[in-house]
Amino acid sequence: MTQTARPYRSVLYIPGSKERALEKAMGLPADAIIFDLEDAVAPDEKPAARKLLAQVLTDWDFGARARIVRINGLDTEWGAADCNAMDEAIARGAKIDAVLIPKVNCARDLDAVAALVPGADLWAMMETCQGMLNAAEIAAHPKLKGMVMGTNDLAKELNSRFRADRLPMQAGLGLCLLAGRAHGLILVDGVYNAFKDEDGLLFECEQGRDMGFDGKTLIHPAQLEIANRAFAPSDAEIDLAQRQIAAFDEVMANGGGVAVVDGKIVENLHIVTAKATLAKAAAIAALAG
Ligand SMILES: CC(C)(COP(=O)(O)OP(=O)(O)OC[C@H]1O[C@@H](n2cnc3c(N)ncnc32)[C@H](O)[C@@H]1OP(=O)(O)O)[C@@H](O)C(=O)NCCC(=O)NCCSC(=O)C[C@H](O)C(=O)O
Ligand SMILES: [Mg+2]
Repeated sequence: MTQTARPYRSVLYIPGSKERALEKAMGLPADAIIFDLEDAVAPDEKPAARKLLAQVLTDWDFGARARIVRINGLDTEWGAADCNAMDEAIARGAKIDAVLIPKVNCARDLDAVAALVPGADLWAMMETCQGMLNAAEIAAHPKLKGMVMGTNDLAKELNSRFRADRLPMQAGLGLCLLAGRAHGLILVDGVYNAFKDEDGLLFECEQGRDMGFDGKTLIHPAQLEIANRAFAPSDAEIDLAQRQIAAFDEVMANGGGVAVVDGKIVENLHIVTAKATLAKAAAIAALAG
């Protein structure tokens, strides 16, 4: 599956130290997994978690789910060892789709990890004010394939309050969306901390989807179904896309350039979106098997 065809509706964090949760993940309907060595793992547990992940990613089968490893930053005592362990694991055949770097401030942060794990694609956590202001140069890095919003760290840096409309972080998220889309990256929204609040999660998923994100990072299996539904094309969207394509084809065959469907104009650019909707629906269906 190509990067663009692969859905990223649900991207589940799993602490690299929790073997039971790692086992469970092999049967969960997550489009992608972030195997975390950073904030979800206590300092004392980091060496054991690093070793466990290297083994799990070599020997266990996570099916079609994308496998992303979040390392500790290179400015910590664990970052270089995380990189070396993942580099060795890749050399031994571990399936790692990308290394996710926390608190990326500038493109040089990516160069440093690329030098230590040359065989991996990179993803960046966008969660510092400096990083978001440098989103354009970070997104242009040749090894970067995805950006993940770190809305907890961003709120901490901004000294902002958590609000349902996320107004205080719209500027930062918007900069990342602009930069990421300009460079064809996968863009995944931040986590919703109240993992038992389904209505709140759905609201935030729909907001992120409408802003342009491909999916949402999640912290608990109970959040998967809501994200998978919110970020998938609905039946009505699939039906509209099919009717737009049919109407536009007919107009084109008669020498025209603009169709009208449900009282709205349909031009070539809308057909690009319609085809993307159908391709996404097909990719999701393929994932379901
Ligand atoms: C939030 C949790 C601590 C809750 O854990 P727990 O109390 O164990 O939950 P449950 O008893 O409801 O668990 C039920 C079963 O589900 C499994 N489980 C739980 N969480 C996960 C998971 N994330 N992935 C896979 N499986 C999971 C349990 O093992 C139970 O299984 P079973 O034994 O079969 O019943 C916990 O969910 C958790 O630790 N979540 C992850 C937290 C995390 O990753 N945090 C870091 C990422 S957030 C972040 O850093 C964002 C960013 O950087 C920013 O700045 O915003
Ligand atoms: Mg963070």
